[in-house]
Amino acid sequence: MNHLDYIKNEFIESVKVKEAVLNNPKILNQINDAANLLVETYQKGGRIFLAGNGGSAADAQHLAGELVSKFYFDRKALSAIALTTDTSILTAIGNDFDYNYIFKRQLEAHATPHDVFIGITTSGNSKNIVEALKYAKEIGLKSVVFNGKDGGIISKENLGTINIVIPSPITPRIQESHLVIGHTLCAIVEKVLF
Ligand SMILES: O=C(CO)[C@@H](O)[C@H](O)[C@H](O)[C@H](O)COP(=O)(O)O
Ligand SMILES: [Zn+2]
Repeated sequence: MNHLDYIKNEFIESVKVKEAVLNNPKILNQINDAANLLVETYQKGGRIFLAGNGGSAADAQHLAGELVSKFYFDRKALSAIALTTDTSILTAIGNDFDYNYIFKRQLEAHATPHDVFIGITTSGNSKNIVEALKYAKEIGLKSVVFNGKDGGIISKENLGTINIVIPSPITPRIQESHLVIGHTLCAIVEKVLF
C-alpha cells in the first residue's frame, strides 16, 4: 500500500499548527514569559515540577530529562521532577485517595512557592492537572500550562499563571507544538544560565 499522501498530509497539518503559533504574538509572548519565569526560578534556587497524562506524561519526563541531564551542551544539572514516574506513589494515591489527586498530593509533599509547576494537557480538562493547578494557586506556586483545544476548565477557571493554548482541536497536533515549546524553553534556560 502507498501511504505517501496520508504521510504528507500529517506533516502539512503539523506544520500548519506550528505556523499558527508562530503567527500568534500572544502565544509567543507567553512562551517568552514562561522562559523568563523558569530562568528566574532557577536563579533563585527553585525547582520545576512537571505532569501530564498519556503522551503528555511522556513529554513531562522528556523535558525533565533535558533539564536534569543536558540539552544542547554540558553544564550543571538543573532540578526538574516529573510527577509521572513513581508507580508506587501513583498507585498509592490513586488507590487510597483518588486518581484526580495523583499530582496534587505530590506537590503537597515537595513543592514550595519558590518552584514552578508545568502542567501539560491538550484539553485543559484532565482532573489531576486541574487539581494540581488549584493547589498551586492556593499556595502561591506559579504554573505554566501547555494547553490546547478551547483551553477547557483550566482556561475557564483561569487556573494557570501562564496558560498557553495551542490553536488546534487535534490532540497529537497540540502535543507536537507542546514539544517545540518545551524544547525552546529548555534551550533558553540553558543559554541564559550557562
Ligand atoms: O498521546 C496521546 C494522544 O496523542 C494520548 O495518550 C493522550 O495523551 C491521552 O489520551 C491523555 O489522557 C489526554 O489527556 P489530556 O491531553 O486531555 O490532558
Ligand atoms: Zn500521542
